[in-house]
Amino acid sequence: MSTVLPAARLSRAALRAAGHAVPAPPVRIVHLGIGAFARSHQAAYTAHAADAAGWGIAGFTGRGSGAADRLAAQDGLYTLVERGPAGDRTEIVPNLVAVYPGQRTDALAAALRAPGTAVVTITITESGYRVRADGGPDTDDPVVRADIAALRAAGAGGSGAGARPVTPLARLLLGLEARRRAGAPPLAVVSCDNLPDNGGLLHRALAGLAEEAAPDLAAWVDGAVSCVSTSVDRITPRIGPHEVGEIAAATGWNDAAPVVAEPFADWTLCGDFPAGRPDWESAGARFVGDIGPYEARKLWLLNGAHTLLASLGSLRGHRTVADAIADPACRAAVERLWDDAVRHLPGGLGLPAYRRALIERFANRRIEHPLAQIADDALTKLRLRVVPVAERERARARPASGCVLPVAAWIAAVMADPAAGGPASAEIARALAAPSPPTALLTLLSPALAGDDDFRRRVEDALRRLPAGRPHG
Ligand SMILES: NC(=O)c1ccc[n+]([C@@H]2O[C@H](COP(=O)([O-])OP(=O)(O)OC[C@H]3O[C@@H](n4cnc5c(N)ncnc54)[C@H](O)[C@@H]3O)[C@@H](O)[C@H]2O)c1
Ligand SMILES: O=P(O)(O)OC[C@@H](O)[C@@H](O)[C@H](O)[C@H](O)CO
Repeated sequence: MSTVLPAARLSRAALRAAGHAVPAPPVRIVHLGIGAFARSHQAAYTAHAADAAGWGIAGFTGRGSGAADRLAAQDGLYTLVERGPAGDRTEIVPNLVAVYPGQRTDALAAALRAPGTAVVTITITESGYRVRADGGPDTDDPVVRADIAALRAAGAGGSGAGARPVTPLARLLLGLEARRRAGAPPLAVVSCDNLPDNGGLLHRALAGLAEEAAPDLAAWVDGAVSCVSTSVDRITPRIGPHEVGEIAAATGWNDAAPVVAEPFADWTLCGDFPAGRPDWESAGARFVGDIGPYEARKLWLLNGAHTLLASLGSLRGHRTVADAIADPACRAAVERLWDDAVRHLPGGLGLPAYRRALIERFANRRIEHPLAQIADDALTKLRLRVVPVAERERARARPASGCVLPVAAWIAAVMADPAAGGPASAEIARALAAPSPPTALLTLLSPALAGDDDFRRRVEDALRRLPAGRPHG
């Protein structure tokens, strides 16, 4: 009879006792929003860089403390499972060396004050930035107003010790103030969220918040913080207890916070790193002078298709991306959206191969990517991923036929389940109460498209042909 041994708890001491080398590099990178993606992507690129031994990461959650508690209990170590269509490849990533809940602004200030800290990376989701459409801080948001007051109080008190901002950018500013006071050198801040011009957006948001709170700091941020833009790509779904148990059984390590990602990874960066950075190129990253084409390719094709599948796939009864892309109607809708999008991308981006690879990535059934996980805040996502394509098509007097169904499916999904509105639920509720909810929702999405009679009529026609039921998920 064989005995099944319980998996050993993951820690640096246990790994060393088992004969594994576990370097703990000095902290030179701070990460805000240490979720699954930061660990499958930026931390993995750092761990695979030729100079990985010089670059440790201190991670902070964006909100809540669960992930920090789980990771701190295992010395920041975690298992990264690369889940390909035919099997798994696992590794334990050693470069995350300290993990804190986001509210530990004292630890954040200490990490940023340290002269060796050279880079801050950020993944706090689209809604974590709390900005208005023009990129400035959303001062209508009471949480943002309270954070501005906390930052002002920190300036008046001199040390910042008593200030308790709650949004990631206000916390970052508090840490940058500590760096300024310590006379530490300039550094780079890298947004790794799926947003167009994420470096520019971050710069506008930080500068705007600093202007409101502390003009001295605003001037310092302007000269000493280099906001780098990036396009990041690696499908990394959130996993549940079942997968956590399976991974422990397969590896023999009891890891409370493993990460599962597809084998594919891509990272394109544009900007300066005044205090240095890891040799990420040696791990496959690329540095470019113009991020625009890479960012549009990724956001319009991959994320645009995900946003389309989240609504159309759910309306058609599918649960995951792989289920939805196997449905010929969803697949055809994705291809039509891409046909429109690629007309507005420059040559030289390998678009036919990129499209073929995306279909294969979406079809990877071993990656369980629930549509419900990618459906949040679809209004913002459509505005950034589908509306720009539709408006460019219409400006060229083209029908934008591939953009009609993504818009109609979102309208149908919101009408079937108003709770799906996410952060924009108040605006969406007002649109749903209007005499013509579809027109009001289209206006919310894009006043220009709503005013385009031909496009609006085709959205209404498509809406009539869609399943009207409550989306699944
Ligand atoms: N998961 C992926 O496949 C993937 C791929 C490419 C890019 N991204 C980008 O990374 C982001 C994070 O992805 P993830 O899978 O790590 O998500 P996640 O849900 O694990 O969250 C990451 C971190 O963001 C924080 N956060 C979430 N919402 C916040 C809010 N409103 N305010 C402050 N903090 C908040 C969380 O506390 C967590 O620390 C995505 O939103 C996207 O922009 C993700
Ligand atoms: O919330 P979103 O739409 O920005 O992201 C959900 C997924 O589309 C996204 O995480 C992709 O898996 C990722 O962008 C792949 O690189």
